[in-house]
Amino acid sequence: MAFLQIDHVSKFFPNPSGAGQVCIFRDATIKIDKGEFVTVIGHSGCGKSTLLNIIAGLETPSEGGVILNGREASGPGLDRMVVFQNFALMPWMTVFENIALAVRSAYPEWTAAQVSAHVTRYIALVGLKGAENKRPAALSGGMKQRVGLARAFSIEPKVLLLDEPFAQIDALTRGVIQEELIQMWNTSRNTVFMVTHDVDEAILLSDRILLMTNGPEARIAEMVHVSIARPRSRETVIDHPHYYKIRNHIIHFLVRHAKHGGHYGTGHQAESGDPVVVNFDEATVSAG
Ligand SMILES: Nc1ncnc2c1ncn2[C@@H]1O[C@H](COP(=O)(O)OP(=O)(O)OP(=O)(O)O)[C@@H](O)[C@H]1O
Repeated sequence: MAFLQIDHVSKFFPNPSGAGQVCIFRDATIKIDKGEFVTVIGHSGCGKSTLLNIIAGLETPSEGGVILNGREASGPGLDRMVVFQNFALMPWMTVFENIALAVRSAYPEWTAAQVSAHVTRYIALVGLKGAENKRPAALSGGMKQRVGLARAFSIEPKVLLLDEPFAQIDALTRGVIQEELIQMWNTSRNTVFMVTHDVDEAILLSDRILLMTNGPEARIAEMVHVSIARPRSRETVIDHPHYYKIRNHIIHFLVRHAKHGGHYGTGHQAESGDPVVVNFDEATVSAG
């Protein structure tokens, strides 16, 4: 059994017109192995954040369920930690205190010295040494998100859920923090599920990229394997022979759906609704 299984999950919300319900996405089924980094891309409104919130236990699925390590995961828990794009830091607490609060709740049996050593290690990993005693108001967006990432990684959750964590950060800083994220992930090998709109970011970070059709009634139509060896950096990724193939494939998918809306028009999708597997390494495109 997969470490994290999203099992035939559909989500309906009340129709804004007041008449009945609208299906946001249908029958999302994904199996994620321990330590995998999986990203989801799709046009605005297809339900990416809703799916992430269902995994986090912040939303309930209308149909189907989420199984983590053999158990149904319903409701939030410290085994699944979310990093939001708006940082969600405690404004009255310092950098150190924001991270220490999370560490203390995850490891209540630890001494103050253990908590302090752990927090200090993660502050160093995200390059915030020297900023320990600053409050969020005194930090740039990039620094705030470094705190958010350090806080999430420091509690070593079973699953890290990243909802467009770099959306509010300028492009240059984003590149630096993406590389810090890679370093933390290389050390921890957490299982990560990330929502992004940034194709290059997805290729740099992911083992697999899920492509969603447009909502309503969105589907996970394709699962693209990123067949680029790790460790990766931005330089090695763009020089890799598969990089442009993967990038073009994803961009063509997104352009097709921008033009034609929610219906998946290539004829590839399997009868069962399973996503099409796209793997340039083996030069295969197959359903299942
Ligand atoms: N609590 C809610 N009640 C009603 N409708 C909702 C609720 N949350 C989300 N929706 C609707 O569900 C759809 C999917 O929203 P969601 O935020 O998951 O999309 P998304 O793909 O993450 O979009 P974006 O890329 O713009 O962040 C949208 O049409 C949104 O308006």
